[in-house]
Amino acid sequence: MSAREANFDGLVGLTHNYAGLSFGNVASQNNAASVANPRAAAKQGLRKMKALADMGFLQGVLAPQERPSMRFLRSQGFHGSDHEMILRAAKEAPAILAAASSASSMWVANAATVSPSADTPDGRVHFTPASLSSKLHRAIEAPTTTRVLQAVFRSDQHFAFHPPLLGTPALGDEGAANHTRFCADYGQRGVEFFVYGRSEYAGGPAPVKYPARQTLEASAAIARVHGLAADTVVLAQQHPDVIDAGVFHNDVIAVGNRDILFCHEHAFLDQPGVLAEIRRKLSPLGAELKVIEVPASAVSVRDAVTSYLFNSQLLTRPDGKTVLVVPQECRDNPHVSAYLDQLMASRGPIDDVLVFELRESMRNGGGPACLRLRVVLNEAEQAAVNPQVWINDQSFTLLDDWIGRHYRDRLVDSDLADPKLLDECRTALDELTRILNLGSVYDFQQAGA
Ligand SMILES: N=C(N)NCCC[C@H](NC(=O)CCC(=O)O)C(=O)O
Repeated sequence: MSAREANFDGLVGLTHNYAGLSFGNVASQNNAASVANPRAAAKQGLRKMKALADMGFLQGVLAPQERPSMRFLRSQGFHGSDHEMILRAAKEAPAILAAASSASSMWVANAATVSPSADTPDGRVHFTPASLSSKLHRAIEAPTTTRVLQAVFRSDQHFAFHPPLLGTPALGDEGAANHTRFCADYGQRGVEFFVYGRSEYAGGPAPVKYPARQTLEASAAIARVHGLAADTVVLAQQHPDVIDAGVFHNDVIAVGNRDILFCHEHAFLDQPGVLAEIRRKLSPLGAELKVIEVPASAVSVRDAVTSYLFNSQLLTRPDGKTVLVVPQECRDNPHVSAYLDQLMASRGPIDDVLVFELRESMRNGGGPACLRLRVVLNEAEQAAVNPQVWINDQSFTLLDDWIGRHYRDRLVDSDLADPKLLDECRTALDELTRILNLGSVYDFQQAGA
């Protein structure tokens, strides 16, 4: 059946700030305590969504989470009214309040792993929300992520949801940021490519400086849970040295789409073996893998990490051409910019480069690919998606106006102690659930909360 890839972008939440919460994510650490502009952040993301929708891509939006999370603060022993809890947390445990307040759910590449119906035995699209257990501020996302995704992908006939893996180090799972699918055509069976940073039980090399956030055991479990056939699954280890250089997810060093893999030459531990296995498994499905391997002599791993060249979206336009969606930082870096010019001049499988200003998200380590969750959908599945979440002229105008009315244009860490921020967040999100017709997905909207 004919199918298309839809991209669902996370809307930046009202508490977007720089709290330095992600050890191993160089941008998050370097920009800790900078001044954030949540309104600009949300508008930058929304403009990307609108521009891609205008070009004919299937583009949806996913709602942000309620922050600060009162459920989480309560679990940490704070009690009293919501305002009292925030004030006490600010005084006694500011790091816990920062974790409770992070807008990190915007990076929906980490929301879940998604297997299209063409790959699964029951012919449904399978979702496993990520446990994100390696970072406290992200480990609290999964319950609301599940509700938000289920409010978008509503049909049991077409969509299957699995619970997140257990939140324990052996099963570290970061979702689609470490998952790529290769295929001849979206509607045909594909090869699902899972990249992990270390193994809990198999031994082998592991990074020494920064954490490996995804394990082999987690990737293998998701492939089993989704019922994927072994001859269409490739499990590959990320190079531990690049994790230590700040590549905390595979989507910071590689991106794939259909039969194309665009990656750095040092992305994987056994790169020739990994590429050979993808080729071998993809070939019987009717596609020959095209690899664009960027040498360190053209773009160093350091330049890749600061520019986010590989955190790009590789998209197939309705006319069949392939475009690479990169952040402005790629044009600001002379080596990367020169590489992109050379890539265009080479007339290879990538036909065009689109540049977007996403500076607010980038400063927390989130580029174009972090902000989107890819979901391949056939026509019946597209029709089963909650229609309000598609980006078009009307939804763009509503969301742009909603951001303008509710978001602050400046946020620093001391603002997290302001209980009014919670009220602003709730008022805005309550309205958003009506705009997107999500129902009561937030704790504060549930009876008895
Ligand atoms: N590569 C992908 N797919 N996602 C990027 C996620 C960035 C996110 N940053 C943060 O969570 C920073 C929050 C702070 O420091 O305030 C993270 O490290 O999990």
